[in-house]
Amino acid sequence: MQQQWYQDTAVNSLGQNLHFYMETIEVSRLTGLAFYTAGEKRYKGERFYWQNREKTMTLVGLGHAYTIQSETSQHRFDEVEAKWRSLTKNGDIQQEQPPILFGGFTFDPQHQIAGEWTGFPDAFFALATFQLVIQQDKAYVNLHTVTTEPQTEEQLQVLRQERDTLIQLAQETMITMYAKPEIIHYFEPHKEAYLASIDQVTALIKEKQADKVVIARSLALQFQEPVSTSQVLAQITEEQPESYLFGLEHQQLLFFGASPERLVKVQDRHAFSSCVAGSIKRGKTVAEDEVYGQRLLNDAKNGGEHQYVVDMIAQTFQENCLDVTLPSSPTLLKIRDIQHLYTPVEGLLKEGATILQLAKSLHPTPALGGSPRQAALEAIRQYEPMNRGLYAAPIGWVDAQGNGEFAVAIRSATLLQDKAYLYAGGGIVADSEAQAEYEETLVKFRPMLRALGGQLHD
Ligand SMILES: C=C(O[C@@H]1C=C(C(=O)O)C=C[C@H]1O)C(=O)O
Ligand SMILES: [Mg+2]
Repeated sequence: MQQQWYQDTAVNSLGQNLHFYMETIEVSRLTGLAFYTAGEKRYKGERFYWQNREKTMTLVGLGHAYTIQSETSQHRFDEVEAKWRSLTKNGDIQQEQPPILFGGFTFDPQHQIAGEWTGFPDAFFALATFQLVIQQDKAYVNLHTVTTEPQTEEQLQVLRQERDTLIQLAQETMITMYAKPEIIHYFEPHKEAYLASIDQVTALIKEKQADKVVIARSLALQFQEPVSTSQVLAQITEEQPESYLFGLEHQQLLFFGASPERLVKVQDRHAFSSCVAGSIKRGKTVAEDEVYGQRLLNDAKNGGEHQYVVDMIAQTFQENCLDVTLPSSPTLLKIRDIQHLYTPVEGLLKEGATILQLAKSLHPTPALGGSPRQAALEAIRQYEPMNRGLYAAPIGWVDAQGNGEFAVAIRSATLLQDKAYLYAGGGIVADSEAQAEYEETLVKFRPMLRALGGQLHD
């Protein structure tokens, strides 16, 4: 086993000295889910799980060595970035397995409707005590501590033992698929308000108060018994191989999902984003699927929804990047239940640009907010009868060297013991129709509903 360590001090917002210690070992035969599950007893409520779309990176965190929560919702992206840079010496930790900060920003800090998100911070990020990274068939576990007093050798020894126990437990764990949770009650809160809001928003768009507004709704489930968070993550891992997979625990809550949409990725100063907007269902046969795909590519209403996103992301990349590349027309992004119009965008970060600054400028794109941004956000606050929390918001990671990736947290749900809330929305433009939008949300609920033991018929 390879050992690497690093230690240094930083100063926190209270002016206290922080001692940062980390070490890395390489391990064998581990899956992300088994490691996550090994933390069930001691770290429940303080875990996270992530896999990128390509499944070339798995990241799991157990326990909180350090958390960053926003204190000023207006400057939350800057605040998270400043605290992380201060802890990691402005990206100067040249470790092969750098410490990683994982978490998310809520969709809209001004959204205050009470519900499952009450008490959740506008930004919530954690550096795990035990961080597993699986990349290129190799698995590494980092141990991190951030403390006001330096760790003694005895304290570190205790943590090393704890780490080795978790690894051993994970290596012995087989994730078995239990029966899916039993749903005893299924309801669509505010269904009428949602349908009415589509008409209100299209009217507002016809009056030229906005061009596009994304309106979402939720679906609530009540289960017979509390549902295991490992189990739902195992389900989405099994069922949604073409998506980003994520799970973030915060106290009793697990926010999880399988999203096809990248907000931003940075690797060695190369930046990537994707425009994903405009939707149609999958066909039952290859031929039918192609007919739907062609219909989507040629549909003016969906093309309009998509173009607002392309224009805005392209402009943000022009401002922050050099050598921006952008295809001239969308292709199809096909995932299990749905197909979307898709345009990837790339560029090279300009001096001073960072992943968190790019995330700050991009969020919310017109794929989840609308266009123009402020008018759309006001319409959402006025017409949408729920608090989005992390739904439709940036979720992901940044490391100590400025690399990272954020997905847009759609196709997502909150699990709160024996209850779940699923979220889905759609881009409303002048010619949107309430019933068609309602049906589009039913298709978008499917991945989370299936993972939670429910089914919808078409
Ligand atoms: C709002 C959602 O998805 C977004 C809206 C889309 C649309 O309206 O066509 C397509 C992809 C996403 O950008 C969602 O899944 O909840
Ligand atoms: Mg749509």
